[in-house]
Amino acid sequence: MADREHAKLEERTSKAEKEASAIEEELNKLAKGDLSFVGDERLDKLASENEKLKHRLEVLENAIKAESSSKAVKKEPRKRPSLITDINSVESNFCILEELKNIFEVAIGSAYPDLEDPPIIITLSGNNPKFGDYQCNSSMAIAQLLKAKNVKTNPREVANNILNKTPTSPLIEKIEVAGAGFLNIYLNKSLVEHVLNSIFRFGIKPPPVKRERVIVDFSSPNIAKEMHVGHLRSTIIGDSICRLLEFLEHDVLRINHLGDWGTQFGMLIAHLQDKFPNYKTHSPPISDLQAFYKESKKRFDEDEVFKKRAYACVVRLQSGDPDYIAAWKKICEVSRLEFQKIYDHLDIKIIDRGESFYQDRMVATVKYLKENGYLEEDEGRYIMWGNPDTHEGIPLTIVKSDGGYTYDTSDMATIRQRVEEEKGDRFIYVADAGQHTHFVTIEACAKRAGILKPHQKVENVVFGVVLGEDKKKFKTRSGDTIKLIDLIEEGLKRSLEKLVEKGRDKVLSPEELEKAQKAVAYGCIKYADLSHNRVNDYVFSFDKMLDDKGNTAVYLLYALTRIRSIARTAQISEEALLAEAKKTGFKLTHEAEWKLGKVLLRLPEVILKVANDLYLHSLCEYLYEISSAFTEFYDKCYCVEKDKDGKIVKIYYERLMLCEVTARLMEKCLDILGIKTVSKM
Ligand SMILES: NC(=[NH2+])NCCC[C@H](N)C(=O)O
Repeated sequence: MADREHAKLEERTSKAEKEASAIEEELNKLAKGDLSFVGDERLDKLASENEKLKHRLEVLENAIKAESSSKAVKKEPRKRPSLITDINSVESNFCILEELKNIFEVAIGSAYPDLEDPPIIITLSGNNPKFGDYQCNSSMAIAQLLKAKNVKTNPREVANNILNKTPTSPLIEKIEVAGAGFLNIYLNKSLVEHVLNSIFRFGIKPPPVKRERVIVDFSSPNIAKEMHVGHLRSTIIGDSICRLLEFLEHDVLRINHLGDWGTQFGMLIAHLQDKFPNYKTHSPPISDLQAFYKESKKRFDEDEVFKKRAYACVVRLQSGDPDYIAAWKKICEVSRLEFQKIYDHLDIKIIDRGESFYQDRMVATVKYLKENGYLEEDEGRYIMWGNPDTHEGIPLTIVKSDGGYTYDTSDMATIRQRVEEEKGDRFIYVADAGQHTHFVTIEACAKRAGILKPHQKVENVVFGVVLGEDKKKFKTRSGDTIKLIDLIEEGLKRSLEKLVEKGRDKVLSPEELEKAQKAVAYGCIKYADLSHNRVNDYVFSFDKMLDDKGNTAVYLLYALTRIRSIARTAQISEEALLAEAKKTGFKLTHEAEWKLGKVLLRLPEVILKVANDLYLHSLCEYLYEISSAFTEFYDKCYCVEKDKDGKIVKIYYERLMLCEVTARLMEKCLDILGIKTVSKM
């Protein structure tokens, strides 16, 4: 390639990169604002701004990628997406938003063929029906782009041009140009009815995506130390991310990256040898590992001789001495049993693969990094910079001055294992915000060392800290840290109290009551966590979680049982409804039915969004939106009409079908959130 062209390309790339990072910064700011409640117009606006910025960012990032890979080869024109032409070809997993993006990509592409990667910005229109159902807001951005090319135009003119080129689609009833140049899109009712019918008849299916191998590193408590509320958040968020990706049929590997290989094991083993010399034949009574840890730590800090022995123990352990490995295993077992209790309560499936798993790989990784000149000597240690020229940020400590390895070393070996052996496509780490810099550095170093390819990233799903109701660090009344198991037991107790308070113990059988108690207790803890924007700190309050009004698990579980009971009262079996659906299909006549129907069709778009940004509160908001739309529908539309004596005189089959689809969608969302539903409570 000619030098001049190369320089130009580079200039553009760096400009785009700067723009992208500026946008990313803005996005981060937006993301920190809590958008967790719905309905406020300003928030809607912000959210839609957010969408636009995200889209811009995506476009710019794509441009960077394309530019850096374009070399001298002329870029192939992007393949036009294929659009639906026939309602009957549409299945239950149809994603309206994706189709609209495709439609407008075609429209904008033919209205402005000279614009490279024009922004395709489609958002929901919000609550006012006069703005249509969705809107395309690309005109403003395109007018700007044209202005930069000295083309005189205005957004309204652009909007009209786009409209003229928009292909007809069975998805769209009509499009109107409005205001400054918005394109308001009205959906075609028959298509919505058709998709609802397919969901009803063939079930909920995931929207199609390219299958990826995703490694999700979550929970990851440390052996012999406490599993604390931070680990609880990681467990809940991580499990839900896995469930969502599994629903999309990705190949998900759930990894518990246990802290099972640090210096602390030296002192624990040394202490074990003194206290329980026959640990190899008898299980040592260290059920209270915390206390055991504290004792050994005390000796370690106070007794020089013990300290030396402890260090020697680490060396023996890490070199694989069978006696030391046996002692270490005993200690790990005790911790694991404790962790397992929590996982059993919360129904968490996870594979234990702690730091120790990487011992040999750490040796190999250190060798690789050393031989390829990535390490620098620094006062006896070996460090690695993400960027050796700027020395920005902080370096990783790969080898300590005593020759030992660190958390950094293990994460470098870990990412290498996940790329090379697991052949992962996506690497997700659910860990508190305090570790973010660590993961940023791991990513930079892994890229620098060629372990991660340029398009691969370390996705650190960060979350804020858990606060008590006094907004201070979550502690017991006496000021101790809270044991997770105690927290869960309290949840169970409080949930039962709540059910009894509502007189449910008189209506439900003991088994039903216990099921409801567990669903509510575990559900409320999970939902409270997941329904808040995870980057924010969140206040742990059983009172709030167990409130049956507002956006809580209790409210949603009740709403769901109520919906389920509608069909029960009507005494219409699912088979009878199905037969009816085959005959008549769906008809959305009442305004409230139509509104609910449109909300129900948004699952694919919400799922795809969350799979991308891993913010689960959007899914919770959607769930709450379904239940609000349902309430409005149920207030306004009879499903079953009865006479004065309570005898059923008329059954509205389509409405019962709508109830069924609503219930199934809510169940699916709750399932992804890891929340069990009950048929009665
Ligand atoms: N690959 C990782 N570093 N995963 C996160 C580990 C979390 C760590 N054990 C902690 O308790 O904070």
